[in-house]
Amino acid sequence: MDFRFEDIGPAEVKRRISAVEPLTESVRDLVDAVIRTEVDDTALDDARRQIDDIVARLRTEEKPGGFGVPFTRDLVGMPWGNAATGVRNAIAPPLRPVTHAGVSTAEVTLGAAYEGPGGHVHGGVLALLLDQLVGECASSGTSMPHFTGTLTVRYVRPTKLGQVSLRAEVTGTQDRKAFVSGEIHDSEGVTAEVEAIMIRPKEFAGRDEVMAAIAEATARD
Ligand SMILES: CCCCCCCC/C=C\CCCCCCCC(=O)SCCNC(=O)CCNC(=O)[C@H](O)C(C)(C)COP(=O)(O)OP(=O)(O)OC[C@H]1O[C@@H](n2cnc3c(N)ncnc32)[C@H](O)[C@@H]1OP(=O)(O)O
Repeated sequence: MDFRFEDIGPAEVKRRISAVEPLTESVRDLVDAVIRTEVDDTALDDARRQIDDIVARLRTEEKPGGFGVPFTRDLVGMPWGNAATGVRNAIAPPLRPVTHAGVSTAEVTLGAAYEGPGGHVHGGVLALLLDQLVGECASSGTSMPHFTGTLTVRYVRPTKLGQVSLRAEVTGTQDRKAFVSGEIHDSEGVTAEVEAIMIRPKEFAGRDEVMAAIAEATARD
């Protein structure tokens, strides 16, 4: 796994986020509008033309591949393309987990773009959000970055589109493994439960200091 560093501090991170995040929000709104619009075919075609124009302008300068996860000089990660949390990713709902005393929580609104069964959230989207949350929980809660080894989701009942809350907690550790339990609930109670085995990859061994600093910066962020 490659580490890429950028010699920037918090003010520059803030500036970059505030420059791009409104665009991400507009694109998120666009995705929702395309799903729900009832305008006629001519209006749809006109919209497509204008959007193709904008895409061509954005592509005049672009990175190859994904955005990656560059780190600042203070070891704050910038996972801005992340599918669940990315500030540049309109597909991300976005999830904004907060970890305090080993417990990670988040609230998120899942609209039309996250539909599976009619009026309800797609199970894969719930798994995505839980995967991210248990990842951040294991990493911040144990002060070491962990990857998901096994993720088991039990869908208790359908989750209505709308606002949901997520919670995860490290329940134990064993060598390089951390065990995390969590859940998603809506206003009527729990809709999905998760059990995860999170693993600190062998390849991180011997880099404990930098890994701990990354986990600490992630928790603080
Ligand atoms: C630029 C670098 C940045 C890094 C730092 C970032 C820090 C930021 C902080 C916080 C951000 C949090 C971001 C969360 C993101 C969301 C979470 C994800 O989506 S993660 C992606 C999905 N997951 C994968 O892609 C894993 C793919 N699999 C692997 O990489 C390996 O298989 C891995 C690491 C899971 C295990 O590989 P081994 O070589 O280290 O482990 P072995 O030595 O074989 O096993 C160790 C122990 O673990 C068990 N184990 C191995 N694999 C297991 C598995 N899949 N499930 C359960 N147990 C497993 C084994 O049985 C063994 O247990 P026994 O010691 O014998 O008791």
